Amino acid sequence: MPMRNILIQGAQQYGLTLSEEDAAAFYRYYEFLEEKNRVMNLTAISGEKDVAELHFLDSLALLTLDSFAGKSVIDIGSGAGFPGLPMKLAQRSIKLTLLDAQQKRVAFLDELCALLELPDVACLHVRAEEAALTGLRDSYDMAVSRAVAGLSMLCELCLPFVKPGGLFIAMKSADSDAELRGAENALKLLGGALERVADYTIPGTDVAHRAVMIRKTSPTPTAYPRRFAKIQKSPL
Ligand SMILES: C[S@@+](CC[C@H](N)C(=O)[O-])C[C@H]1O[C@@H](n2cnc3c(N)ncnc32)[C@H](O)[C@@H]1O
Repeated sequence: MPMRNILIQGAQQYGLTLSEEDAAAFYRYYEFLEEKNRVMNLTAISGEKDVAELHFLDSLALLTLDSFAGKSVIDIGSGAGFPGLPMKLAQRSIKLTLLDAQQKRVAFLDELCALLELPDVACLHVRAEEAALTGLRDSYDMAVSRAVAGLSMLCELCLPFVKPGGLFIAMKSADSDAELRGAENALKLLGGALERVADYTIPGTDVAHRAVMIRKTSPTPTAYPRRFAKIQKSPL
């Protein structure tokens, strides 16, 4: 099945509408990803079907969980743009920041956003734990992240960016119950509360994933995030 159909039909299953222009933008994203992936390590997933399902539709699942229209969203450890960039392509009013510690990946994102002529996207080459100590702290309606770290560590890296009252959504596998239990202490210390766990199956596949929705209930104490070595050595 052509990527256009996989995406439009998959989005429909989520209750989302993708236009022909949106589908064309996703295809340009796919072509650029494949081209650059030949010369740099961006993703192990390739081919129209797998990229459409395992990257694009997986990312779009988040749009079904809350209203993102007009919201400021930061994607921590975005890599080749997931999940933030597909969300932006389907919901153009998002004000998006893509942050990653690897310069080559951020250069890829910069080039891609120019190619797709996307307004309101900032691509930042910085470590999350360093950026969280700057003016970016407490400044986003939402943070999102996929495949970056275990939940406890991820909360320390992501929650500081969220405004009190805002939302952090971590994308996890469906069998992450133990990881969730292991993050209870971190949530308490960082000013977060587990709001909802949403399990979903990526349309067209039997891949079950989970979105962990964490509400920021109070400002994260200034002691967090700690230096990365400390975060790794002594998870909360
Ligand atoms: C496995 S990749 C996942 C990329 C993307 N989120 C996805 O799901 O395809 C993890 C990414 O997180 C970035 N990363 C890891 N730790 C980070 C940190 N402390 N600050 C910023 N980026 C980080 C890495 O550079 C890498 O690009």
